[in-house]
This record gives sequence, structure tokens and C-alpha cells, in this order.
Amino acid sequence: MINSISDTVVLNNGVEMPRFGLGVYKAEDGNEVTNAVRSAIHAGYRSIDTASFYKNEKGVGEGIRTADVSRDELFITTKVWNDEQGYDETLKAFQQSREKLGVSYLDLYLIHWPIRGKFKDTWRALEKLYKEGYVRAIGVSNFKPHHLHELLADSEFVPAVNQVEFHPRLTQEDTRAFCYDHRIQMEAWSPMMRGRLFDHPAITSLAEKYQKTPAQIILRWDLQHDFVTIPKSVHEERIRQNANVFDFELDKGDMDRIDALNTNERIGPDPDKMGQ
Ligand SMILES: NC(=O)C1=CN([C@@H]2O[C@H](COP(=O)(O)OP(=O)(O)OC[C@H]3O[C@@H](n4cnc5c(N)ncnc54)[C@H](OP(=O)(O)O)[C@@H]3O)[C@@H](O)[C@H]2O)C=CC1
Ligand SMILES: O=C(O)C(=O)[C@@H](O)[C@H](O)C(=O)CO
Repeated sequence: MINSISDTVVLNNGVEMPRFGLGVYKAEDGNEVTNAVRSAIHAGYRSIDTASFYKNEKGVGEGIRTADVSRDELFITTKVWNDEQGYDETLKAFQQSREKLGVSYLDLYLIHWPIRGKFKDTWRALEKLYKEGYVRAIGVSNFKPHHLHELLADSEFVPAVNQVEFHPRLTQEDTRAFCYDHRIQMEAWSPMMRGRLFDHPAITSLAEKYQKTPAQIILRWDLQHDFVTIPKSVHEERIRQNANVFDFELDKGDMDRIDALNTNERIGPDPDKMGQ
């Protein structure tokens, strides 16, 4: 049973990462993202997921600085964007992200997408940042098993995390199996499929059964699949409500019912197409 918002997973390098965090894609830089981050921390979140691509790292930094929790209790993730990849470019992009966030170190730095011909040099830069102590853990995002095979062939460190699109329509069986075997923690992006399944009868009937919202049903399903999950909202009430998933457990039959919704449907790009 996963009991509280402070529950963590232990990554393959021994670093603890909260199982539940706030995503901030499309949260506007400035008040919107700053208030969302503050509300989340106030509600007990300790993990925030941003990216240079979201153009809101400054506002995230402001939120974490003005929240009533010390930096070392927080887990901050950002990502190197596609046009920042390559060895020197990544080192530069990391310093820019760090400055915008206003932090001396990052908890997790991810390669946002597997850009062909670039991601191995990008990974070498992440390894350097990790060895120098600028970042506590390094990982990837949107990597399929074949990308990971290629990366692992001559890398010094195994990625700690692979953040991928994951929701009841896209259960990522192959990638999950590969990551499980290599002790790479899976993390779900667009875990609620941006609301597209909130009216699905299989989800609404479970919401009724457990007296929970559709969002809470889906987020609980993520956690019980051992995914780290990072639902996004900029609304204080939703931020609080989404995290209220630690007082119930989906039974095996209901987990299977949600699993059965898989159609391998993506709402984001296919990494093989994005990475050309
Ligand atoms: N690595 C990658 O390539 C990617 C990473 N990500 C990360 O994953 C995070 C989450 O994914 P995201 O794409 O944002 O999608 P989510 O599945 O988290 O859905 C977010 C959407 O759902 C709405 N919402 C949130 N809570 C509720 C609720 N309780 N009831 C109704 N609507 C709700 C939000 O609106 P509102 O804010 O108005 O409440 C927003 O429109 C991102 O924010 C980002 O950090 C996302 C995409 C790609
Ligand atoms: O949000 C992210 O982190 C993404 O990478 C995606 O939004 C993705 O880049 C996309 O959908 C661009 O159209």
C-alpha cells in the first residue's frame, strides 16, 4: 500500500524521489506557475517537473523560493530540449536552466526526447554534470527500448528514470519490461491523458465505487503500477484533490479493468518521429 504523498521510490543510484509530483507544462511563467508551485508545496507535494521547453523555469524558481519548505526537502526536475542537445550545448543549457530556476543543484535532469545522432553526446554531458555534483540523478524521457539499448552500449551510468507518456490508453508494456530489468524508474507524463478519459464509463464507474474522482482513480492506478506520476494543474483545488489518492487501494480486478482500456493510443508525438 502506498500511504502518503511523502512516499518515495529509491532510484538506482540510491537517491529518493517522491512518487507524486506536480507537472507544469503549459503553466504560464509568472504568477500562474509560481502560484501553482506554491499551492502544491502547501498541499504536501515535494516534487516539481518542468523543462526548458516550458519556458517557466523562472516562475517555478520563484515558487520554490517563496514556499515554506527548504530546498533540500524538494525534488526539482528539468529537461534539456531538443535544440539544446549535443555535449557543449547541453552543458550550456543546464547552466541556463539552473540560473533561471535559481538553484545551486538539480535533483533530476532528463534528456527530453531521443534526438537521433545527438542523444549519446547529450548523455555524456549529463554524466559529467552528475559526476561534478550539479545534479543528484540523471535520466531520459520518451526513450523506447531500442534508444536505451543504444545509450547503454557505451554509457558510464544507467539512466535513473525514463519519463514517458503513460495512461490507460497507452500502457507501454515493452518499455516497462526493459526499464524494470535495468532498474530504470518509470515516470508517467500526461497521466490523466489531459482529461480525455474522465467521462469513460469504466473510469466513472470506479469513481462511483471508490467515492473518488476520475482523476484520482487514474492517478492511483499509476502509483499501483509503480510509476512516479506528475499530474498538472494550475488550480489550487484540483492540485489538492489530485493528490488525495493515499487513502484507498484499487483491487486487482479493478487494476485489470483499467489496464484493459489500453489501445496504444498516444496524445503526444511518437518518439521515433520526434527524434529524427
Ligand atoms: N517528458 C515529456 O515529453 C512530457 C512531460 N510532461 C510532463 O507531465 C506533466 C503532466 O502531463 P500533462 O500533459 O500536463 O497532462 P495531465 O494528464 O497532467 O493533464 C493536465 C490537464 O488536465 C487538467 N486537470 C488537472 N487536474 C484536473 C482535474 N482534477 N479535473 C479536471 N481537469 C484537470 C489540467 O487543467 P488545469 O491546469 O486548468 O487544472 C490540464 O489541462 C506535464 O505538466 C509535464 O510536466 C508532459 C508532456 C510531455
Ligand atoms: O510537454 C512536453 O514535455 C513535451 O515534450 C510535449 O508537449 C511535446 O513536445 C509536444 O507535444 C510538442 O508538440
